[in-house]
Amino acid sequence: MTAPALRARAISKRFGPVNALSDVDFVLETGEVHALLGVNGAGKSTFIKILSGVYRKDEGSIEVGGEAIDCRDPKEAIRHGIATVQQHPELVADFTGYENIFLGREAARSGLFSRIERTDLSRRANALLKRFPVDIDLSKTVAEMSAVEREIVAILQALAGDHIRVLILDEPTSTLTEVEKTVLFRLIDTLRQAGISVLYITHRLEEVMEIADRLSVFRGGRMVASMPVADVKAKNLSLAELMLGEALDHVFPPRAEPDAIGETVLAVRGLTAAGAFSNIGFELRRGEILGIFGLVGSGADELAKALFGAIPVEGGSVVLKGHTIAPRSPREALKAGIFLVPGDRRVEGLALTETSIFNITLANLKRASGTAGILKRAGNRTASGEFAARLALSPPNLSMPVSGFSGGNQQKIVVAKGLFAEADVYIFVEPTIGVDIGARAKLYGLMRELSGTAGVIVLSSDCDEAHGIADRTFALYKGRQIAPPDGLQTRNQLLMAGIMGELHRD
Ligand SMILES: Nc1ncnc2c1ncn2[C@@H]1O[C@H](COP(=O)(O)OP(=O)(O)OP(=O)(O)O)[C@@H](O)[C@H]1O
Repeated sequence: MTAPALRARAISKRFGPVNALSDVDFVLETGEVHALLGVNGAGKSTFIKILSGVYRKDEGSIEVGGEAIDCRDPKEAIRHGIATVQQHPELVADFTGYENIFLGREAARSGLFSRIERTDLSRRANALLKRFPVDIDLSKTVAEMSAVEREIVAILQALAGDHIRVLILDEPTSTLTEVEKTVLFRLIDTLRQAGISVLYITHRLEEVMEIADRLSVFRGGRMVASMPVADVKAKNLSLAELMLGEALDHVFPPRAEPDAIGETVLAVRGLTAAGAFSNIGFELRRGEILGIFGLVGSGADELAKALFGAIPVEGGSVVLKGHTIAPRSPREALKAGIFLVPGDRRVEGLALTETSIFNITLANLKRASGTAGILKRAGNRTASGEFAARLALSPPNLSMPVSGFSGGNQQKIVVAKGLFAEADVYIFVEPTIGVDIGARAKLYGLMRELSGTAGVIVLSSDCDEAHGIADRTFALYKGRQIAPPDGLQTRNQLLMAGIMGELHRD
């Protein structure tokens, strides 16, 4: 019998008091696509970081093609044929796809490559594309590329060493649209056929069924299941239940009862921001959740920012609780009672080196401060502790810097920050990227709770999310609002509106 592409035995890893991984056994066969699943903090990232040489394991052994390895850094892992594409690959925006693939980040940044090297690039790229055919124009700069093109460049960069046999992808689809995802899956299929083993982390359970051959589930740092995807289908198993260790009754909370809907809190008329969106109008009432479905580039992100005063508008009006406001800055918007939970927590949402308490209370300094402006530490600890418990923050350690939390738990902290703000209008942008299904159900429940005293807007490029959480919906398509007069539509109508820009009736 031939040895598997990769085998890990009894891997353990601790971070201080946290057992991030305990006694993990794992097998990755040659040419298989293997999905790693688990709730936030289950240990998936730690495991792939050990395989790729970022972290050292405390115990256990790893073999590649039957040969024991012990990598001290990522370069050594690459030498043994294990390459990793991070969730947010660092590419050089001003350089072409070719340059990014072959020159390495440092060389590309310094621009130190000769004409001969440049000519050589296309020859080598063509050889690479012959091995792994994919439709992409590598002469474009990364800045000109779409999200999926950037992902493809990062994958080709990882595969540029000829001997790579294991490719690790960390949530490769989290920022891709449905159409882009299909393009990526085609490339993954090509890799599988070329005998490359692909190990990838995802929170999108439906795509596991679509692309993976096998899946493994982490729970609390242990590997609790590993099986062919065909078995999940044949036995009708629930992946959510495997991950959570308990049944999940529903992901989305019930819709609002008609008598729970109150007065209009926000009225938007003819809102226009050049190049982003035009003539947007809607009313948001207390007690309801408005879902806005928009793909990347639809203007949804800009609309959220404009309502929050983070980007200027050219025309239209925003009326909050009967008063016309024109928030020119997030500070003004916050003061008026609008709170934004941004999509990209790394850039906009969190002070990563600060503790989670600091981050949660940041949004409402008035509430967090005593009369003399001194932070009420004990009170804040209690209130933010309560939110952390409601969101099942893991570990529930409020004094830990945010950077020590797993990605999904960082997202929960952003939301807890919003909950502390006591606003009249909450705007959530892509609220559950990287968040596991159990925590997602909790977040949706909290949004519904928030709508008890406020109006809530959820902007998402995931049609199921925008439709599932909302009482009313509309789509944004290339900056235009695509909305039926009554705001009621089925999931498929919303999908067509957001993807094609057309209104359909079933
Ligand atoms: N550098 C670190 N320092 C301290 N604790 C850490 C560190 N990295 C991970 N942990 C802890 O180890 C556990 C496993 O985290 P890990 O990032 O592997 O989870 P994950 O399954 O990848 O989660 P997510 O889906 O949210 O990314 C968590 O409790 C996390 O807080």
